[in-house]
Amino acid sequence: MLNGVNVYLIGMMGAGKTTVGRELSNQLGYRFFDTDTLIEQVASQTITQIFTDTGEEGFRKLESQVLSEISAYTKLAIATGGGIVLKRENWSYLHHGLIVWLDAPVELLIERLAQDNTRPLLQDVNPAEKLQKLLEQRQRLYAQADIKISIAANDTPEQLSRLIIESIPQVLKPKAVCPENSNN
Ligand SMILES: Nc1ncnc2c1ncn2[C@@H]1O[C@H](COP(=O)(O)OP(=O)(O)O)[C@@H](O)[C@H]1O
Ligand SMILES: O=C(O)C1=C[C@@H](OP(=O)(O)O)[C@@H](O)[C@H](O)C1
Ligand SMILES: [Mg+2]
Repeated sequence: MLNGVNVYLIGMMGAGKTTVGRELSNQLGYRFFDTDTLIEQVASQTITQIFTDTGEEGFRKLESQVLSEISAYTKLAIATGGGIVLKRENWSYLHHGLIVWLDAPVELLIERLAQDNTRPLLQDVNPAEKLQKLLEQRQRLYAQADIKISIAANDTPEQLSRLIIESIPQVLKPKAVCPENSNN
């Protein structure tokens, strides 16, 4: 159905991109990559150390580098970091594949990330307010995805992956009826 086209998961921190991406790759028979893990491997540092040493700017450079390299491959399910949508150049790589937005309510993100100290942007006096602000800044960017999946607290990664796969034909169809793709 996908002909090897990559699937990129985008959305806020805590939406489940890493968790769902891994399961989605199983269901699709794809390989799984997470841009944050690749960044840590390239830099031989944790995300937190990269932010400390080079700031968000240094991190974003590595993120774009990793994305550009990984986009050359096919048959991948890729969990991105929540801020990948911020750079225009990243969209040219994301659009090589199918882009899926995992859209979770801020309350659920807060709940999931309450005990987490691996997201430097949330090491703030008021993480809930920070998440809300980031969502407001990014929502219109996430909305440019091909598929939006609304997440509820009890949705399992297995259910969400099935939902993503079920949604794929609807976004592939318009391409199939483009005049240049038609046999008529
Ligand atoms: N569908 C889900 N059901 C239950 N817990 C989840 C689900 N998706 C993610 N989580 C949990 O929420 C936290 C954040 O998930 P993660 O996959 O790291 O999100 P992201 O990569 O979008 O930041 C993790 O502790 C993960 O186990
Ligand atoms: O939203 C963001 O700007 C970030 C999200 C993180 O990834 P997850 O979305 O997987 O948590 C990670 O890339 C980094 O801490 C920055
Ligand atoms: Mg992640």
